[in-house]
Amino acid sequence: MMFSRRIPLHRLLSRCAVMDSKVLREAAEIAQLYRDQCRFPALCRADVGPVITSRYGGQYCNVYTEWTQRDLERNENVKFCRQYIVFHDDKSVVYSGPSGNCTEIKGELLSVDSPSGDMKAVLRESTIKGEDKQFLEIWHKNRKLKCLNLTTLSKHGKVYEDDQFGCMVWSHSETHLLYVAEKKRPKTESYFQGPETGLLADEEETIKTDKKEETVLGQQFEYYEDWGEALVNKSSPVLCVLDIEGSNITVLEGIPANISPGQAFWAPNDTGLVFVGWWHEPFRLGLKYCANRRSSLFYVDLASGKCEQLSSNSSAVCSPRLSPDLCRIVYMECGVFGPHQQCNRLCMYDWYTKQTSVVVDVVQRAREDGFTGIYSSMLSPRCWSADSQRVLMSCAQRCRKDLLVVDTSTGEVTSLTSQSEEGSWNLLNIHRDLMVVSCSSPNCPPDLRVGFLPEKGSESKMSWVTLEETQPQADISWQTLNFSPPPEEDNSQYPGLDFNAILLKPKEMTAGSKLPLIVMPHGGPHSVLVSEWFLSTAVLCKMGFSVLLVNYRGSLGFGQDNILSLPGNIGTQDVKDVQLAVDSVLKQGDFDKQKIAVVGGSHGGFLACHLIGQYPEFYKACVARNPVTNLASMIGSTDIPDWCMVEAGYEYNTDIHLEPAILEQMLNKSPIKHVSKVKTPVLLMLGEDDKRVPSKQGIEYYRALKALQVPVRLLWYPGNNHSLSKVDAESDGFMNTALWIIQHLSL
Ligand SMILES: CC(=O)N[C@@H](C)C(=O)N[C@@H](C)C(=O)O
Repeated sequence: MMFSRRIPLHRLLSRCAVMDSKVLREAAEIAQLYRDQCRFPALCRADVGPVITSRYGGQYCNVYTEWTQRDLERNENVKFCRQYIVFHDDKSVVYSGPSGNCTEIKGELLSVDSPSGDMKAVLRESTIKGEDKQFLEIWHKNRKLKCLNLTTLSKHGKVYEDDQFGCMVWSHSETHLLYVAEKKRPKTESYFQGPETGLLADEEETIKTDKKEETVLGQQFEYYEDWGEALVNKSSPVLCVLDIEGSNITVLEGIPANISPGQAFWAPNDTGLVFVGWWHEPFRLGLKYCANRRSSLFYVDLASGKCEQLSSNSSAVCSPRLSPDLCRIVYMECGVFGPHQQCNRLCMYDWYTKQTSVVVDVVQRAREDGFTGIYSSMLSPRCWSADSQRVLMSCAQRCRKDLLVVDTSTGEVTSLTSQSEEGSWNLLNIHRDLMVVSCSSPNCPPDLRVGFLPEKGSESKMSWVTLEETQPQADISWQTLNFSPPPEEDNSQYPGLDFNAILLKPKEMTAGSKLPLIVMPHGGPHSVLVSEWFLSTAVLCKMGFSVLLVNYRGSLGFGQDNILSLPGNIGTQDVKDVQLAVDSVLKQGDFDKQKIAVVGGSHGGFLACHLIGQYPEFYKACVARNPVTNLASMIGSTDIPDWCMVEAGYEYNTDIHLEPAILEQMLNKSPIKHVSKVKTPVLLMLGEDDKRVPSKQGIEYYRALKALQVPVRLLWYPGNNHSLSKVDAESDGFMNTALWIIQHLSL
């Protein structure tokens, strides 16, 4: 007999039904769910056009939006635009609606309307006879006024289209266009395979004279440093100005040779250019996710060619934004080296008095009103109120992204959204006090809204008009949980810090059933998971999993002390915080303690590997994407060696000499140190082109697990970098994660 006689069969079956949670297991059904959820697009840009007054005195403007969406069939992220018309009076939206349907955008790398809205500039990439070419187009009314083949003109290398350096900006006069491109490199040939080979002496002479200036010999294999992860082949940016009338491109001179310029714009009256300059001597380090690179604000005068430094010599700056009255520039500033992302200072430079002031300083601990400091990595393209008095930004405040208004004369910070029930808010743009924002939460994909910035003092009266509704996912519930470490886990240097986590659960739970739990600590480690829409967590939750997103101490959004508490303590403080969050959640009683998995990427992968090493019986499945597994071996190969030093508890200098004791400490803080205790089956996902956490980190761990005969599988994604975000890699990664967890949690 198969079943014990003491429990009747019908009772046993019904008990199994009660104990078993319902998790979707069929690959085809999971893929269908993923496909369905992929249909929610994300907003990536919004522009507000000039205000037009109609014949009848009504005012309206056009809101242009760009969205991205995964197209699984075409295996690409598609970008499309949609426009809306917004009728308004001085302070409220009267009527709004879409004007037309969505249009897919192909080949556009950058585009920008002129300030008056009369013209548009587009940087387009097109493949002609198998070769990639870049074109700069100027559009006016219903026609393309100009099209310059930048590749053939060969004044510079490829134009930068990234967030770090890239920009395309009209002059105030609308006669010139400014952008950033790679510096032109000399044409080079081998000493042996040039056109001279096999020619008669006099023919050779002719060719040599013709080509003397253009071609250098023996430099084909020259190494050009780049700016690391996601900025490969970006080495020496130059500022370029197109004179639209004359179709003439000038590559600006006068910028110090040890500085790489980017994020540029026109100074008041078009007298020159303001830009962020990053020091690149003695060598370049990775910039992505690293706001702590020495940089300053500069001004280059177009008439004299003189370059002036406008901000501190020993800080890191980003996102300079000129006020509408063209008098002041706000920008964010933080320390050099140290944690890769920190609490920012909001600074302001007065163009006429040349005075700099700190509008909002670094916040060490949350203030009484709850403000925890500024953590935005980038300000929106426009961020000033119409009267040039207030600055707006979206910013993590603990695990929620709020819209904050900063009064530049008093430094007072007010939240426009802290009273709302919803999740997180993103400021896309603001023009003449009309804000374009997007709101989402773990159970609600992003929507699109507009609203006028209320008068100072009336911020609580903020009202929004939705331009694009979304579809809330009623089957997902979520909550925020706060944790205070017990005394023995308090940080003696930074005592009394707390942290939090976001818990997602399927709303419909069968009575008495226990949920499987997936624990997800974020990467960085100085980053934060806010209460916004994530495709993967939503799908996992819809499948029947509960998901715990942990913002351990060291995360952004909780004050600078919280960030500073982690370097030197990685592998212990962060690991214990995650485990504390998991243990606390398990006390709720809704979860099956035998069905817990851990998933993480990068530093989140570091934590996943640590957790399975330090709590060997606890986690039944582990998925690690590009994990840091050994800091001592990573330091020589990553684009951010400073990260390895700082997180291991040391100061970084570019001329640092590694001592055995430093390497020992790095090893001791690494997951590889605990690998011999691992029992949990591990799925590794590695990007072949990862410059941040090179794939050898994962391979080192893979070999160790293989030798220990711990079940391990490695997925290798060619053409992918640290983010593993190409559509096929991301979707394959999701499916394999889900199936690995289902298999090893015996669901
Ligand atoms: C600064 C940085 O990139 N650190 C990595 C080790 C990391 O964890 N990256 C995070 C931001 C990621 O999620 O990729």
